[in-house]
Amino acid sequence: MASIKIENVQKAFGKVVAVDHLNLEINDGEFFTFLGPSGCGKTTTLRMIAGFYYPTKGVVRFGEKDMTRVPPEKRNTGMVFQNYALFPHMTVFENVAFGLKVRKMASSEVKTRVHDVLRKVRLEQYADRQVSQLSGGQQQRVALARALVIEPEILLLDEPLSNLDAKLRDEMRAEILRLQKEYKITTIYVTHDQAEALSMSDRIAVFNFGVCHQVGTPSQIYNEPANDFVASFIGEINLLPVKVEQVDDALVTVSAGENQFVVHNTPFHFNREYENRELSLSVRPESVKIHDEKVDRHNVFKGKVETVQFFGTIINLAVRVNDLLLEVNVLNHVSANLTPGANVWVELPADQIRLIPMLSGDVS
Ligand SMILES: Nc1ncnc2c1ncn2[C@@H]1O[C@H](COP(=O)(O)OP(=O)(O)OP(=O)(O)O)[C@@H](O)[C@H]1O
Repeated sequence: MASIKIENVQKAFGKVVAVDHLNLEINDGEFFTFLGPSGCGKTTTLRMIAGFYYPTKGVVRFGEKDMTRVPPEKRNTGMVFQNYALFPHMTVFENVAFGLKVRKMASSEVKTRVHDVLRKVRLEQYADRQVSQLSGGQQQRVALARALVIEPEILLLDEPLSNLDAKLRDEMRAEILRLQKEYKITTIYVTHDQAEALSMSDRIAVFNFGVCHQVGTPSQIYNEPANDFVASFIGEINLLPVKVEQVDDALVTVSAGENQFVVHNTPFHFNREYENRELSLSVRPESVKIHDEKVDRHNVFKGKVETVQFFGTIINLAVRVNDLLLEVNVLNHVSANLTPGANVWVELPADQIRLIPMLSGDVS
Protein backbone atom coordinates (compact mmCIF):
# COMPACT_ATOMS: atom_id res chain seq x y z
CA MET A 1 0.00 0.00 0.00
CA ALA A 2 1.03 3.57 -0.49
CA SER A 3 0.02 7.16 -0.03
CA ILE A 4 0.10 9.40 -3.10
CA LYS A 5 1.28 13.00 -3.30
CA ILE A 6 0.64 15.25 -6.27
CA GLU A 7 2.71 18.40 -5.98
CA ASN A 8 1.95 21.42 -8.16
CA VAL A 9 1.26 19.26 -11.18
CA GLN A 10 0.40 20.60 -14.60
CA LYS A 11 -0.30 18.62 -17.78
CA ALA A 12 -0.49 20.38 -21.13
CA PHE A 13 -1.23 18.80 -24.50
CA GLY A 14 0.14 21.47 -26.86
CA LYS A 15 -1.87 24.56 -25.96
CA VAL A 16 -4.55 22.65 -24.04
CA VAL A 17 -3.86 22.71 -20.31
CA ALA A 18 -5.74 19.59 -19.13
CA VAL A 19 -4.67 19.88 -15.47
CA ASP A 20 -3.20 22.87 -13.66
CA HIS A 21 -1.79 23.77 -10.22
CA LEU A 22 -2.87 20.43 -8.81
CA ASN A 23 -1.93 19.57 -5.22
CA LEU A 24 -3.41 16.45 -3.62
CA GLU A 25 -2.50 14.08 -0.83
CA ILE A 26 -4.20 10.69 -0.88
CA ASN A 27 -3.78 8.62 2.25
CA ASP A 28 -2.67 5.04 2.52
CA GLY A 29 -5.74 2.77 2.20
CA GLU A 30 -8.07 5.62 1.31
CA PHE A 31 -10.96 5.40 -1.19
CA PHE A 32 -10.47 8.70 -3.02
CA THR A 33 -12.67 9.92 -5.87
CA PHE A 34 -11.99 12.38 -8.71
CA LEU A 35 -15.36 13.90 -9.55
CA GLY A 36 -16.23 16.39 -12.27
CA PRO A 37 -17.90 16.93 -15.63
CA SER A 38 -16.59 15.52 -18.90
CA GLY A 39 -13.24 16.98 -19.96
CA CYS A 40 -12.31 18.41 -16.54
CA GLY A 41 -9.02 16.51 -16.26
CA LYS A 42 -9.92 13.47 -14.13
CA THR A 43 -8.59 10.83 -16.52
CA THR A 44 -5.48 12.84 -17.30
CA THR A 45 -4.68 13.00 -13.58
CA LEU A 46 -5.30 9.27 -13.16
CA ARG A 47 -3.04 8.54 -16.12
CA MET A 48 -0.25 10.61 -14.56
CA ILE A 49 -0.55 8.45 -11.44
CA ALA A 50 -0.49 5.28 -13.57
CA GLY A 51 2.49 6.57 -15.55
CA PHE A 52 0.74 6.58 -18.95
CA TYR A 53 1.35 10.34 -19.06
CA TYR A 54 4.20 12.27 -17.48
CA PRO A 55 3.35 15.71 -16.03
CA THR A 56 4.52 18.83 -17.88
CA LYS A 57 5.38 20.32 -14.47
CA GLY A 58 5.34 19.11 -10.89
CA VAL A 59 5.99 15.90 -8.96
CA VAL A 60 4.06 12.67 -8.32
CA ARG A 61 5.12 10.65 -5.27
CA PHE A 62 4.11 7.27 -3.87
CA GLY A 63 4.96 7.60 -0.19
CA GLU A 64 8.08 9.80 -0.28
CA LYS A 65 9.37 8.20 -3.49
CA ASP A 66 9.47 10.40 -6.61
CA MET A 67 7.55 8.50 -9.32
CA THR A 68 7.12 11.41 -11.75
CA ARG A 69 8.97 9.77 -14.64
CA VAL A 70 8.83 6.11 -13.68
CA PRO A 71 7.26 4.01 -16.50
CA PRO A 72 3.87 2.34 -15.81
CA GLU A 73 5.20 -1.24 -15.54
CA LYS A 74 7.50 -0.20 -12.68
CA ARG A 75 4.76 1.48 -10.61
CA ASN A 76 2.83 -1.44 -9.17
CA THR A 77 -0.57 0.07 -9.90
CA GLY A 78 -3.62 -1.90 -11.07
CA MET A 79 -6.03 -0.17 -13.43
CA VAL A 80 -9.64 -0.87 -14.44
CA PHE A 81 -11.18 0.90 -17.43
CA GLN A 82 -14.74 1.77 -18.42
CA ASN A 83 -14.64 -0.61 -21.42
CA TYR A 84 -13.04 -3.46 -19.38
CA ALA A 85 -10.16 -3.80 -21.94
CA LEU A 86 -10.16 -7.60 -21.66
CA PHE A 87 -8.92 -10.10 -24.28
CA PRO A 88 -12.29 -11.34 -25.62
CA HIS A 89 -11.13 -14.70 -26.97
CA MET A 90 -9.23 -15.73 -23.88
CA THR A 91 -10.84 -17.44 -20.92
CA VAL A 92 -11.44 -15.72 -17.61
CA PHE A 93 -8.46 -17.60 -16.16
CA GLU A 94 -6.16 -16.58 -19.02
CA ASN A 95 -7.20 -12.93 -18.79
CA VAL A 96 -6.50 -12.77 -15.07
CA ALA A 97 -3.27 -14.79 -15.35
CA PHE A 98 -1.89 -12.61 -18.15
CA GLY A 99 -0.17 -10.03 -15.92
CA LEU A 100 1.45 -12.73 -13.80
CA LYS A 101 2.75 -14.64 -16.82
CA VAL A 102 4.26 -11.41 -18.19
CA ARG A 103 6.05 -11.16 -14.83
CA LYS A 104 7.35 -14.74 -15.44
CA MET A 105 5.74 -16.21 -12.32
CA ALA A 106 5.84 -20.01 -11.90
CA SER A 107 2.67 -21.62 -13.25
CA SER A 108 1.74 -23.31 -9.94
CA GLU A 109 1.77 -19.93 -8.20
CA VAL A 110 -0.13 -18.32 -11.06
CA LYS A 111 -2.84 -20.95 -10.59
CA THR A 112 -3.12 -20.38 -6.84
CA ARG A 113 -3.19 -16.60 -7.15
CA VAL A 114 -5.73 -16.55 -10.01
CA HIS A 115 -8.09 -18.94 -8.23
CA ASP A 116 -7.77 -16.94 -5.01
CA VAL A 117 -8.68 -13.68 -6.67
CA LEU A 118 -11.50 -15.27 -8.73
CA ARG A 119 -12.97 -16.53 -5.47
CA LYS A 120 -12.78 -13.01 -4.04
CA VAL A 121 -14.66 -11.53 -7.00
CA ARG A 122 -17.09 -14.50 -6.93
CA LEU A 123 -16.24 -15.81 -10.38
CA GLU A 124 -14.50 -19.06 -9.52
CA GLN A 125 -16.97 -21.19 -11.43
CA TYR A 126 -16.41 -19.12 -14.58
CA ALA A 127 -12.64 -19.66 -14.82
CA ASP A 128 -12.85 -21.59 -18.11
CA ARG A 129 -15.49 -19.41 -19.77
CA GLN A 130 -14.48 -17.08 -22.61
CA VAL A 131 -14.97 -13.50 -21.47
CA SER A 132 -17.07 -12.73 -24.57
CA GLN A 133 -19.68 -15.10 -23.09
CA LEU A 134 -20.01 -13.12 -19.84
CA SER A 135 -22.41 -10.33 -18.87
CA GLY A 136 -21.13 -6.75 -18.51
CA GLY A 137 -21.05 -7.03 -14.71
CA GLN A 138 -19.12 -10.30 -14.86
CA GLN A 139 -16.65 -8.83 -17.35
CA GLN A 140 -16.07 -5.91 -15.02
CA ARG A 141 -15.37 -8.39 -12.18
CA VAL A 142 -12.77 -10.08 -14.42
CA ALA A 143 -11.20 -6.66 -15.04
CA LEU A 144 -11.11 -6.07 -11.26
CA ALA A 145 -9.60 -9.51 -10.66
CA ARG A 146 -6.95 -8.84 -13.30
CA ALA A 147 -6.03 -5.55 -11.62
CA LEU A 148 -5.96 -7.08 -8.11
CA VAL A 149 -4.07 -10.29 -8.94
CA ILE A 150 -0.76 -8.49 -9.30
CA GLU A 151 -1.22 -7.26 -5.69
CA PRO A 152 -0.83 -3.60 -6.62
CA GLU A 153 -0.08 -0.90 -4.07
CA ILE A 154 -2.63 1.36 -5.75
CA LEU A 155 -5.88 0.58 -7.54
CA LEU A 156 -7.00 3.02 -10.24
CA LEU A 157 -10.60 2.79 -11.48
CA ASP A 158 -11.64 4.92 -14.47
CA GLU A 159 -15.47 5.14 -14.64
CA PRO A 160 -15.65 1.35 -14.17
CA LEU A 161 -19.44 1.20 -13.86
CA SER A 162 -20.62 3.51 -16.60
CA ASN A 163 -21.34 0.69 -19.10
CA LEU A 164 -23.57 -1.19 -16.65
CA ASP A 165 -27.29 -0.80 -16.11
CA ALA A 166 -28.56 0.83 -12.88
CA LYS A 167 -29.15 -2.37 -10.90
CA LEU A 168 -25.79 -3.92 -11.80
CA ARG A 169 -24.11 -0.62 -11.00
CA ASP A 170 -25.51 -0.75 -7.48
CA GLU A 171 -24.30 -4.33 -7.02
CA MET A 172 -20.84 -3.54 -8.38
CA ARG A 173 -20.51 -0.44 -6.16
CA ALA A 174 -20.97 -2.67 -3.14
CA GLU A 175 -18.59 -5.25 -4.59
CA ILE A 176 -15.84 -2.71 -5.25
CA LEU A 177 -16.17 -1.28 -1.73
CA ARG A 178 -16.06 -4.76 -0.20
CA LEU A 179 -12.89 -5.65 -2.13
CA GLN A 180 -11.29 -2.29 -1.36
CA LYS A 181 -11.83 -2.78 2.37
CA GLU A 182 -10.69 -6.41 2.21
CA TYR A 183 -7.45 -5.58 0.38
CA LYS A 184 -7.08 -2.25 2.28
CA ILE A 185 -5.76 -0.85 -0.95
CA THR A 186 -5.29 2.84 -1.75
CA THR A 187 -7.93 3.40 -4.44
CA ILE A 188 -8.63 6.26 -6.83
CA TYR A 189 -12.02 6.21 -8.47
CA VAL A 190 -12.88 8.46 -11.41
CA THR A 191 -16.52 9.34 -12.03
CA HIS A 192 -18.81 12.12 -13.21
CA ASP A 193 -21.64 10.61 -11.15
CA GLN A 194 -22.05 12.59 -7.93
CA ALA A 195 -24.28 9.96 -6.27
CA GLU A 196 -21.58 7.34 -6.84
CA ALA A 197 -18.91 9.67 -5.45
CA LEU A 198 -20.92 10.63 -2.35
CA SER A 199 -21.90 7.07 -1.47
CA MET A 200 -18.53 5.36 -2.00
CA SER A 201 -15.72 7.71 -1.08
CA ASP A 202 -13.69 8.50 2.02
CA ARG A 203 -12.83 11.78 0.32
CA ILE A 204 -13.62 13.47 -2.99
CA ALA A 205 -11.73 15.97 -5.16
CA VAL A 206 -14.09 18.05 -7.32
CA PHE A 207 -12.60 19.15 -10.67
CA ASN A 208 -13.68 21.59 -13.35
CA PHE A 209 -11.69 22.86 -16.35
CA GLY A 210 -8.48 21.21 -15.16
CA VAL A 211 -8.63 22.78 -11.70
CA CYS A 212 -9.43 21.08 -8.40
CA HIS A 213 -12.03 23.21 -6.61
CA GLN A 214 -12.40 21.34 -3.34
CA VAL A 215 -11.17 18.26 -1.49
CA GLY A 216 -13.27 16.91 1.35
CA THR A 217 -15.37 14.14 2.81
CA PRO A 218 -18.73 13.56 1.10
CA SER A 219 -20.53 15.50 3.84
CA GLN A 220 -18.09 18.44 3.64
CA ILE A 221 -18.48 18.61 -0.14
CA TYR A 222 -22.27 18.42 0.09
CA ASN A 223 -22.88 20.59 3.14
CA GLU A 224 -20.03 23.08 2.88
CA PRO A 225 -19.29 23.55 -0.83
CA ALA A 226 -16.29 25.82 -1.45
CA ASN A 227 -17.97 27.75 -4.25
CA ASP A 228 -21.02 27.81 -6.48
CA PHE A 229 -19.53 25.37 -9.01
CA VAL A 230 -19.14 22.66 -6.34
CA ALA A 231 -22.56 23.51 -4.89
CA SER A 232 -24.35 23.18 -8.20
CA PHE A 233 -22.44 20.11 -9.43
CA ILE A 234 -23.23 18.07 -6.31
CA GLY A 235 -26.94 17.45 -5.84
CA GLU A 236 -29.78 19.91 -6.31
CA ILE A 237 -29.47 23.37 -4.82
CA ASN A 238 -31.04 26.82 -4.77
CA LEU A 239 -28.36 29.37 -5.61
CA LEU A 240 -29.18 33.07 -5.43
CA PRO A 241 -26.79 35.93 -6.09
CA VAL A 242 -26.97 38.18 -3.03
CA LYS A 243 -25.41 41.36 -1.70
CA VAL A 244 -24.20 41.48 1.89
CA GLU A 245 -26.08 44.26 3.68
CA GLN A 246 -25.05 44.01 7.30
CA VAL A 247 -22.68 41.88 9.37
CA ASP A 248 -22.72 41.46 13.12
CA ASP A 249 -21.26 38.73 15.35
CA ALA A 250 -24.29 36.45 15.26
CA LEU A 251 -26.07 37.23 12.02
CA VAL A 252 -25.43 38.34 8.44
CA THR A 253 -28.17 40.10 6.48
CA VAL A 254 -28.13 39.75 2.69
CA SER A 255 -30.49 40.83 -0.07
CA ALA A 256 -31.57 39.30 -3.37
CA GLY A 257 -33.78 41.70 -5.29
CA GLU A 258 -36.69 42.59 -3.02
CA ASN A 259 -36.03 39.74 -0.56
CA GLN A 260 -33.86 39.98 2.53
CA PHE A 261 -32.39 36.93 4.26
CA VAL A 262 -30.75 36.50 7.61
CA VAL A 263 -27.96 33.92 7.93
CA HIS A 264 -26.12 32.65 11.02
CA ASN A 265 -22.59 34.06 11.05
CA THR A 266 -21.14 30.66 11.83
CA PRO A 267 -19.22 28.90 10.42
CA PHE A 268 -18.38 31.93 8.25
CA HIS A 269 -16.97 34.46 10.72
CA PHE A 270 -17.70 37.30 8.31
CA ASN A 271 -16.67 40.75 9.50
CA ARG A 272 -17.90 44.16 8.42
CA GLU A 273 -15.45 44.22 5.49
CA TYR A 274 -17.85 41.84 3.75
CA GLU A 275 -20.62 44.44 3.62
CA ASN A 276 -21.58 45.26 0.00
CA ARG A 277 -19.86 42.14 -1.34
CA GLU A 278 -21.63 39.89 -3.81
CA LEU A 279 -21.88 36.22 -2.86
CA SER A 280 -24.07 33.22 -3.62
CA LEU A 281 -26.69 32.20 -1.12
CA SER A 282 -27.11 28.45 -1.26
CA VAL A 283 -29.73 26.28 0.35
CA ARG A 284 -30.53 22.64 -0.43
CA PRO A 285 -34.14 21.84 -1.42
CA GLU A 286 -34.47 19.44 1.53
CA SER A 287 -33.46 22.20 3.97
CA VAL A 288 -36.30 24.53 2.97
CA LYS A 289 -39.37 24.12 5.17
CA ILE A 290 -43.00 24.48 4.15
CA HIS A 291 -45.61 25.70 6.68
CA ASP A 292 -49.39 26.08 6.45
CA GLU A 293 -49.27 29.18 8.63
CA LYS A 294 -46.86 31.99 9.25
CA VAL A 295 -44.23 31.13 11.87
CA ASP A 296 -42.27 33.64 13.85
CA ARG A 297 -38.72 32.92 12.70
CA HIS A 298 -36.17 34.42 10.29
CA ASN A 299 -36.63 34.01 6.54
CA VAL A 300 -40.28 33.03 6.44
CA PHE A 301 -41.95 34.17 3.22
CA LYS A 302 -45.35 33.88 1.67
CA GLY A 303 -45.18 31.73 -1.46
CA LYS A 304 -47.28 30.03 -4.10
CA VAL A 305 -46.70 26.47 -5.27
CA GLU A 306 -46.13 26.48 -9.05
CA THR A 307 -45.33 22.83 -9.81
CA VAL A 308 -45.45 19.56 -7.89
CA GLN A 309 -43.48 16.46 -8.87
CA PHE A 310 -44.09 13.23 -7.03
CA PHE A 311 -41.03 10.97 -6.65
CA GLY A 312 -42.33 8.48 -4.09
CA THR A 313 -40.09 9.16 -1.10
CA ILE A 314 -40.02 12.88 -1.74
CA ILE A 315 -42.22 15.51 -3.35
CA ASN A 316 -40.41 18.21 -5.29
CA LEU A 317 -42.03 21.64 -5.38
CA ALA A 318 -41.26 24.81 -7.25
CA VAL A 319 -42.46 27.65 -5.01
CA ARG A 320 -42.67 31.26 -6.17
CA VAL A 321 -41.59 33.82 -3.54
CA ASN A 322 -41.83 37.30 -5.07
CA ASP A 323 -39.33 37.26 -7.94
CA LEU A 324 -37.64 34.02 -6.83
CA LEU A 325 -38.50 30.45 -7.76
CA LEU A 326 -37.34 28.09 -5.00
CA GLU A 327 -36.92 24.37 -5.27
CA VAL A 328 -38.18 22.51 -2.22
CA ASN A 329 -38.13 18.79 -1.40
CA VAL A 330 -40.51 17.54 1.26
CA LEU A 331 -40.94 14.02 2.54
CA ASN A 332 -43.99 12.24 1.21
CA HIS A 333 -45.85 11.99 4.53
CA VAL A 334 -46.60 15.69 5.02
CA SER A 335 -50.27 16.57 5.08
CA ALA A 336 -50.01 20.13 3.71
CA ASN A 337 -52.12 21.01 0.71
CA LEU A 338 -49.36 20.69 -1.89
CA THR A 339 -51.03 21.28 -5.22
CA PRO A 340 -50.16 23.81 -7.89
CA GLY A 341 -51.59 27.20 -6.93
CA ALA A 342 -51.56 26.46 -3.17
CA ASN A 343 -50.54 29.32 -0.87
CA VAL A 344 -47.83 28.27 1.58
CA TRP A 345 -45.28 29.76 3.95
CA VAL A 346 -41.68 28.98 3.05
CA GLU A 347 -38.86 29.02 5.60
CA LEU A 348 -35.17 29.11 4.73
CA PRO A 349 -33.71 28.21 8.15
CA ALA A 350 -30.94 30.68 9.04
CA ASP A 351 -28.58 27.86 10.07
CA GLN A 352 -29.12 25.90 6.85
CA ILE A 353 -28.10 28.66 4.45
CA ARG A 354 -24.54 28.92 3.19
CA LEU A 355 -22.93 32.02 1.73
CA ILE A 356 -20.31 31.03 -0.81
CA PRO A 357 -18.03 32.69 -3.37
CA MET A 358 -19.33 33.02 -6.92
CA LEU A 359 -17.24 31.81 -9.83
CA SER A 360 -18.73 33.68 -12.74
CA GLY A 361 -19.01 31.61 -15.92
CA ASP A 362 -18.01 28.30 -14.34
CA VAL A 363 -21.38 27.13 -13.09
CA SER A 364 -22.93 24.42 -15.24
N1 LIG B 1 -4.01 13.03 -25.46
C1 LIG B 1 -4.61 14.23 -25.46
N2 LIG B 1 -4.30 15.16 -26.39
C2 LIG B 1 -4.89 16.38 -26.38
N3 LIG B 1 -5.81 16.78 -25.48
C3 LIG B 1 -6.15 15.90 -24.54
C4 LIG B 1 -5.59 14.58 -24.47
N4 LIG B 1 -6.15 13.94 -23.41
C5 LIG B 1 -7.01 14.80 -22.86
N5 LIG B 1 -7.02 15.98 -23.51
C6 LIG B 1 -7.83 17.17 -23.18
O1 LIG B 1 -7.61 17.48 -21.80
C7 LIG B 1 -8.82 17.83 -21.15
C8 LIG B 1 -9.07 16.88 -19.98
O2 LIG B 1 -9.35 15.57 -20.48
P1 LIG B 1 -9.63 14.32 -19.53
O3 LIG B 1 -9.77 13.12 -20.41
O4 LIG B 1 -8.63 14.27 -18.46
O5 LIG B 1 -11.03 14.69 -18.92
P2 LIG B 1 -12.04 13.81 -18.05
O6 LIG B 1 -12.43 14.67 -16.93
O7 LIG B 1 -11.45 12.50 -17.75
O8 LIG B 1 -13.27 13.66 -19.06
P3 LIG B 1 -14.20 12.37 -19.37
O9 LIG B 1 -15.07 12.21 -18.18
O10 LIG B 1 -14.96 12.83 -20.58
O11 LIG B 1 -13.29 11.22 -19.63
C9 LIG B 1 -9.90 17.80 -22.21
O12 LIG B 1 -10.07 19.12 -22.69
C10 LIG B 1 -9.32 16.90 -23.28
O13 LIG B 1 -9.84 17.22 -24.55
